[in-house]
Amino acid sequence: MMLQLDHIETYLDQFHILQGVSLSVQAGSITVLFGRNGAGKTTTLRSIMGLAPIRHGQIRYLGEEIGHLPTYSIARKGIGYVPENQGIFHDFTVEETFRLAMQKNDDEQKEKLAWMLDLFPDLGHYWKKKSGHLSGGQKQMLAIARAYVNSNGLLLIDEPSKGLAPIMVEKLMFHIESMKQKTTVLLVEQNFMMASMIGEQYYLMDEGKIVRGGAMQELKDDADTRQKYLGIA
Ligand SMILES: Nc1ncnc2c1ncn2[C@@H]1O[C@H](COP(=O)(O)OP(=O)(O)OP(=O)(O)O)[C@@H](O)[C@H]1O
Repeated sequence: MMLQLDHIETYLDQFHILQGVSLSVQAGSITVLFGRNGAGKTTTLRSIMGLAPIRHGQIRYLGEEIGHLPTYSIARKGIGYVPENQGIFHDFTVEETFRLAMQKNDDEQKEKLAWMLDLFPDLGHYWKKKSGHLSGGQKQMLAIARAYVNSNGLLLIDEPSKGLAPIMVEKLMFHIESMKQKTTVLLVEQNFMMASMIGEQYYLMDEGKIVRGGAMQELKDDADTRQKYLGIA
């Protein structure tokens, strides 16, 4: 397993938010984390990144325990994180965003950037444009591409479809699916229709716990579970 969470417990202030979350992500796959608002999906990603430190449990990345490392060490191990708000600097152009992100700027990173520009041609078209002036979908692509050039294996992406028009969501999901050739993705997504088309594995969270997990097809076939935890038939 590329990433393995074993019974992690995370508190935010005095609140016990993650109550024994276990999940695993296989290399070269897309795993989707579903759950209604407030279920703990973002806190799970933040816990993996060390931004919401875990109090108990273990997080292993490529067999190595990373659960108590600081965020910069976790990022340096090659885990890329695309937060819900994208974390983009609006005054920077697309070019400047990559220049800042690609600290190594070695052949490997250059190759990764070339692949991203191939996958997201809009970024090349708007190379000199300020990030703040990009559309919502373009900003999302920029955030994903920036995380990708610095990661070496695993990308955590938090609700990339949020606020996007349906056609844009479709395009973005298609792009994320293409990324599977070269990376592994743990995706938090509320859009079941779209995410279930690209993800092979899923986990379903409710009230800080994983309540279901397995092959995506099982959730596709299980309208009762979807209704119960996601409110969709
Ligand atoms: N700083 C905080 N202090 C206390 N509780 C918090 C804090 N941040 C989030 N929470 C609570 O933790 C729970 C999990 O939040 P989280 O953002 O992980 O959920 P989520 O599944 O990502 O939700 P959404 O789909 O709405 O983004 C929620 O009940 C939320 O109110």
